[in-house]
Formats: sequence, structure tokens, C-alpha cells
Amino acid sequence: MVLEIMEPNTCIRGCCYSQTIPLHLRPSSYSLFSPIARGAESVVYEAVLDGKKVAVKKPILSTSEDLDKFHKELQLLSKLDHPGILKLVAAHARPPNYMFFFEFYEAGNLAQKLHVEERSLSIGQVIEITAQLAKALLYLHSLGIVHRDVKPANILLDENLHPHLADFGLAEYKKDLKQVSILNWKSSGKPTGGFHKKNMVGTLIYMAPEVLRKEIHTEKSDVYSFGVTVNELLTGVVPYTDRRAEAQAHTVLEMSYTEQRLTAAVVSEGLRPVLAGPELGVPTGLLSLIQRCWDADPQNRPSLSDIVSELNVMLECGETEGAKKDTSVDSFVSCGNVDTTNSQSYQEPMNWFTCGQDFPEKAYLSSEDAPSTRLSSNDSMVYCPVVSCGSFSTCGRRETMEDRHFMFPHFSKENDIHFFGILDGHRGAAAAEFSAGALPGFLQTLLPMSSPSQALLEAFVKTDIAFRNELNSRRESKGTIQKDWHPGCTAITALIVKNKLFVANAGDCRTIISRAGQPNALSRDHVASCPEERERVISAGGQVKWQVDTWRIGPAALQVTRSIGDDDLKPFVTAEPEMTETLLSAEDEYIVMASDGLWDVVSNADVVSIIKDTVKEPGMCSKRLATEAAERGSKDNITVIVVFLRPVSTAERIY
Ligand SMILES: Nc1ncnc2c1ncn2[C@@H]1O[C@H](COP(=O)(O)OP(=O)(O)OP(=O)(O)O)[C@@H](O)[C@H]1O
Ligand SMILES: [Mn+2]
Ligand SMILES: [Mn+2]
Repeated sequence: MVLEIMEPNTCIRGCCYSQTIPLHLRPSSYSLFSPIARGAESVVYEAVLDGKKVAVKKPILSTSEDLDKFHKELQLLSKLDHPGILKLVAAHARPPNYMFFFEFYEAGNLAQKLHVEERSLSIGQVIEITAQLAKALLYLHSLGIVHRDVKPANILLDENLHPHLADFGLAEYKKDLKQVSILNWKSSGKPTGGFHKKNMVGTLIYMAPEVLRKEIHTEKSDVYSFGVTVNELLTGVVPYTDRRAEAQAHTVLEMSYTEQRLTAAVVSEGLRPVLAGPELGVPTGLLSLIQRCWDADPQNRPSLSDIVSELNVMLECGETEGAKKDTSVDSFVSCGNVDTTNSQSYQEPMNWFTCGQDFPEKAYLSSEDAPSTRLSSNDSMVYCPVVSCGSFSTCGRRETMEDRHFMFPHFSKENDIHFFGILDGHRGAAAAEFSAGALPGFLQTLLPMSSPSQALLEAFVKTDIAFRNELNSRRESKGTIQKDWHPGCTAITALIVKNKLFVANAGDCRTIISRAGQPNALSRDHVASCPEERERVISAGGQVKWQVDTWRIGPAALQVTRSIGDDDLKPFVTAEPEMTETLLSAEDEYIVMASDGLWDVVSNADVVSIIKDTVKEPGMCSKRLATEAAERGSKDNITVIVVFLRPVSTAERIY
């Protein structure tokens, strides 16, 4: 294949150039087919370029930093030329399309091979793959480059099972690293619920202790990841998954705070994956090499040139003829399945929503008061909003949906009462589901008896108590629920009573109102990085520690400081909401409520400007906002409720 190079052969900025690889292409020379992988930062397609099958990596570009990153990756890739490194055949580095074109590696990546196709490798194959991988890394290191993301998912195999190191998204020149490591931690995403499976966990298990401690990544940190990777090839077991069955860890598998505990153990207790056993026939030299590679002290780790020569000796001595690995990888497969279904397996027998719904009725059977004595004060002069609402929610990039929401545009018949809420579950969806049923029920029974804000406060507290009691009694009597499973949820509700809006919040969901075209927050995010909240938690007896990337509470490492459920963190992670009361007037256009999946990536001001450009229908606006958040790379579940406070036809004209 000879690809035409169009001069000047540079990217649009002029910072990337190459003598051999075309950096811009005629649209007619290639076509993209179906995606073969969707990463956190890119989509990879099967494609054809000048009649030849290739893989196209199209980064998700949402910020100018992403664009800088593309150029950096391209500069790096166009300099690399080694049989053990994936081959860049072309790129397109001009707007509107930014793409890398790679040689296509038919056999996919090693993680897929081991854990999806469940293929086990013979010891000989492992040693051969390992030796070639080591040479590729040695080549990189000799250029002064560290890869920083060595793991089976980033090693691609061709049809001869030769490995090609891929994914240079995190690679850096060592000399540039001081600065990068700080930036990188900063931008590595802040999951406010504390869960960040894809991004953190995926790589955490390969990260050297010094990297976990946020020191600078060196060649020796690549050596560590290399050691963990080789051991994984031998055992067929995802690092640490085999330990999960023991500890309480597996009850909260979905959550990264389990992984944070793991991090602590790797860093301070020297925890490592289970070493491949001699019973598999692994040469002792290789086992010792793996152990030296993952030594806690980088200086004790061998360099890649040492590794290459040791592996060469093993190859020459014919160690590759050693026993075929006959243990199947079933042991992993069963663990692996737990990984995605675990949180459900505790919940399936139980409908938390109906359970929640039943609660207020049980609690208040006697109080069948005619509702609303307090609320029907008869002032027909007050301003009254015209309410219409819509919502949209998506699981996003998570595997499970733990957000729940409710909308009661006519909460009670006689009065102008509207009630909306979002519950963002963590450690499973149980608390969110229960609360979606219970909270409106409690409020309904409480509203006739007290002021709206008092009723809201009590509804939150009662929901929390009811949920924890229910969980406890199930734990004790039915034994269906794991002792150390402590599901929780954050909650935000908006109650409109005539011209008054009451927002109650516990956690990091948020509600804003657009008044005369300006966003105003009606709630405060309750997270441990907020000094007041941190103080409150500490003085209530909770422990707050800086863990991994932010302030977190207790051994569960929760980031939110208020929630329903989480009974291992009560009373300091309180369910008591903070309340705001707003007098509505003709200036108020709409409110937007959303889980942190939106607010992580879309600011209050962005929300207002996006709605400005969207058809004024609350459901459409909700969907537009959630989609925007997903496109900007939100890694969480996203739920949005939009409530218009004026008739939609005027809304269209006014906002
Ligand atoms: N040249 C290729 N040939 C075949 N498959 C490929 C090729 N390049 C990438 N892939 C597939 O796409 C996946 C993702 O590629 P890559 O790791 O480069 O993307 P990424 O967005 O950086 O992913 P991650 O989320 O892991 O960081 C690979 O694991 C592999 O399965
Ligand atoms: Mn990757
Ligand atoms: Mn990547």
C-alpha cells in the first residue's frame, strides 16, 4: 500500500510532521465501518484505507486539552517504529476529523483473549509474548518515553499471536513528566459519589505504589505494570479478583472505594496479585522476575534491558517447551461474572420500590386526615407558576443504573402542589429505589400536619430510618442480605406550593433556577471537599481522610457527606437535608434538577445557555442536557428533570 502524501505533510497546527506517514487524507481514500471498541477517550472503528483493512482510533474531543492531547499522541506515534509497537499507517489531523489509522491486529487485545474468549496461553506462548513486549518497552525507554498504561487491554495480537503495544494516550517523554503527572491527576475525573470504575480501577490494578502515591512515573513504574501483566497472562486471573471472594470487598465490587482500600493495601501493606503457582509449570526464573518487577522499591526492579536478557536466556534454554498450562480459566470466569451482576444479586429478590411505597402507609394508617388544611390559604392574588415538567435519565457509561427519580406534577388535587425528586444510589440501587417509593409517601402524610419545609425535613429523615430498619431486619431475619452491605443514596427534591419553591438536598445532586436568564443554585453540594461539610462530619465523629484524589469519609471512602442509607456512616453522614425556600415570581423561567453525572461536566451557566438553544419542551431539554453531559465524557449515571414555571409557548419566546 503506497499512500499518497500531500505536502505540506503536517497537522493543522504544524506541530506534527512525518516523512513517511500521511497526516491528512482525502475523504475518498478511507471509509469507517462498525466500532470495535469504545474506550473512555476514544472510539475505535474497523475501516478500510486505500483498499486495506485498518483500525481507526477517533478520540472523543470535547475540550481544547483533548485536542492538545491528540497532537501530542500523534507526534509520539509518528516517531515510533518497532515490530512490537502498534503501527501507525496514517493520520488525519485537520478539522473536522481527527483520526489515527493503525494496522489492523486481527486477534484483538490480550485482555479480551484471556477473559472474554477465555483462551489460556501456554507457558511457552507467555514467555514469547513477554519477551517481545519487553523489547518494545526497552525500545520506548531508550527513546526516553514511558508508556504509563501497560496492561493486557493495551497489548494487541496479530494473527501469529505476536504482541503489539498500543494505546499511547498516557505516554510521555520522561523529561516532561513532572508537570504532566500533576495535570493528569487533576483531570483524571472526580467521581463525586466515589465510584469511577472504568477510569480508575481499570488502570489502578497495574499502577506501581509510587504512582498510586502520586509520585512521578518512571521507567521502573512501567516495569511494575509489566510484572503484573505477565503474571496475569500466566494465571489468566484479573489481578486481585481472586481475593475478592474472601474479604467483604465483593459486596461492593462495583465501587471504587473498594479499590481504594486495595490501593492502600498495595501501597502500604505490599499487597500484590496472587503469583502464578509453580504447579502451572512456570519456570522459577520467570516467577522471580515477576516478583522483582513488582518490588515496592523501584530501585530493586530490574531495568528493561535486564529483563530482555533474562527472558532471552529462558527462550534459549527452551523453557518455552515447559508444561502446557492445563488449568482452565474457569476460576476467573466465575469471579468475573460476579463483577457485573453482584450488586443486583442482592437486590433481585427484593423490590425496594414497593417496599418503600408501603412504608408511609404502614406508619400513618391512623392519620388519614384530609390533607391540606394548612396549605389552602385562600389568597387568589399571589403569583402562581404554570408548571410543566419532563425528565431524562441514562445509565451513561456505567454498567448499572443507580439513579431513580419521581415527578408528581399534581401532588395533591386541591392545591397547586408539585413534587419532584432525584435519588442517586451508591453501593447498589436499593436505597435510591426504596426512597423513590417512600419519600413522596412520607411527604404526603406529613404535609397536612406541618409547614412544607418541616414536612420535607421529616420525610427525608423518616425515609432514611425506614430504609435502614428494613435493611437491618432483612439482614437479621431473612439472611438474604450481606452484613456488610451498606447501600445509600443522595437525594434532592423540589416542592412547589403555590408561589413557593422548597428545595431539600442531601448529597451532591443539584437544583438551579433560571431567573431572568441567570442561573441561581438552590442547593449546595454536600461533599467532603467542602470545608464546612468536612467540619460538620468531623465534629459529628466521622473520620475524613484524603484518599487517592480527594477527601473521603470513613473506611467506605464516601465522598458525599449527606445521604439516605449508608448505615455504616451514620450519624455523621446525615440524612438531614439542607433547605432553601424561594418566592417565585414572573421572572422565574424554569428549574433544572440533576444528579452529579450532569454537574460533573456541565456548569450552571452551561445549562442555561444550552436550554436557550433547545426547543422549549421540558423532556427535550432534559434529554439535550443529559446527552451533552454524556458527550462531554461524564462517566456516571445521568438524570435530569426540567420544570418550566411558565406556559411553554411564552417560554419559547422569552428565554
Ligand atoms: N490497530 C488495532 N487493531 C485491532 N484492534 C484495535 C486496534 N487499535 C485498538 N483496537 C481495539 O480498541 C481497543 C481500544 O484501543 P485503545 O486502548 O487504543 O483506546 P483507548 O480509548 O485509549 O482505550 P482505554 O479506554 O483502554 O484507554 C483496544 O483494546 C483494541 O481492542
Ligand atoms: Mn486502552
Ligand atoms: Mn487510553
